[in-house]
Amino acid sequence: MGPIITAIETVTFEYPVDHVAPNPLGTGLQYRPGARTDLTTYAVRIETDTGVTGEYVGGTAPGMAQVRSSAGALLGRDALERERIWDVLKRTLRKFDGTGIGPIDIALWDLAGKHHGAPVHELLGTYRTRLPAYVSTHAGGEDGGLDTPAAYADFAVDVRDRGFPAYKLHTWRGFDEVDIKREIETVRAVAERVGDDMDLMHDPVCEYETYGDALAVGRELDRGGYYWYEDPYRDGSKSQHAHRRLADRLDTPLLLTEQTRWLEPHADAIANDATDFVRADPDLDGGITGAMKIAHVAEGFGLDVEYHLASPASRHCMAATRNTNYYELGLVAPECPTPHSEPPVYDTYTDSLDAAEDGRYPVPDGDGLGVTYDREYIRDAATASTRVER
Ligand SMILES: O=C([O-])C(=O)C[C@H](O)[C@@H](O)C(=O)[O-]
Repeated sequence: MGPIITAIETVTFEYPVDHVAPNPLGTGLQYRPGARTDLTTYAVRIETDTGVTGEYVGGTAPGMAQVRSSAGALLGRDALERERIWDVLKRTLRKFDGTGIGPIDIALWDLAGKHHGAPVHELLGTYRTRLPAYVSTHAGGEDGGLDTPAAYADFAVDVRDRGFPAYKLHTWRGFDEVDIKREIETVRAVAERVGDDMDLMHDPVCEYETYGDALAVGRELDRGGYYWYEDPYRDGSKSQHAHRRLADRLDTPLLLTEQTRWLEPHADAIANDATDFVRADPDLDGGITGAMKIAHVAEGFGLDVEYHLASPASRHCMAATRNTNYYELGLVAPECPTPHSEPPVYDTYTDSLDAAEDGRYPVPDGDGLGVTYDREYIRDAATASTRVER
């Protein structure tokens, strides 16, 4: 019998980020020098009868609503029975997107590491301890920053000179018609400047209006020798049929499944040849348990999994996975070297561009996730909190 869960606490808190502004659709941010935006994030803490705790910072608003509605059912449960808890939550949340499983599962892995006196990657089974990274840009702006093909190429040169082995573009978003000519010019400008030196990826974040646009940009990616083409167009990366057709016509491998929730739909996308690389996100895909299940499904099909965005959980998953290539250092831009998703609450941990050694990041080696949080900051910046206890 492991430690028994006695309380679950959630805190919603805010932090400011410089040089970014909401993009015109409000989905994510774009680099805008001089701007300042307040972002909201969440902290989850699970307490047990032995005094060992598990903590997690991150998550989405729907996910936190699910955490809060599930918390009571977890009181009195053995905190080491992650697989059983995962399965119960999957069943309970089956009508929703399941993004509440991630924060609970990641906090439970942190707790298990502290209980056993080992880092999470060691509990999973370590494969590597240094993670080669790609720099993943913010969306383009119109008024400074990443606002032209040349600006993207200049940043790529900077990233290459810092020693990063790979670079991914997020280009423009908005209500207006997409400027496909500018998209093509941008992927071409970057390939011309650094294509011989780095792996390049392109992620339009489902922005292109038509299959034809997706194909046109894809053909330029083929010319530039891009490493992958991610979430190209407005089907929202939902159509397995369309992406199989796209893959038939392009040389550049596709990366889908970032907008796919749950394990089984990931497996279906692979089995239906809708993607080459497989996305998994510990936060959104059922925690470290869920992301590792997706990694192993991909492994069984002989494919690679690529973990979404930078976080302590992504680092531990990647450290324990053979069939993966790059850690996603994003979203960043000139003047904002730290991902906007990183609140200033970590003790020594950071995903800043400046913290990379030769384009690589270490996996934290302390117990659990190996990070400690500034609880005072979280308390002072809190806008809401809940606590359920036995
Ligand atoms: O692969 C990625 O880095 C992304 O897709 C980042 C995007 O900003 C994503 O968060 C989104 O869809 O808004």
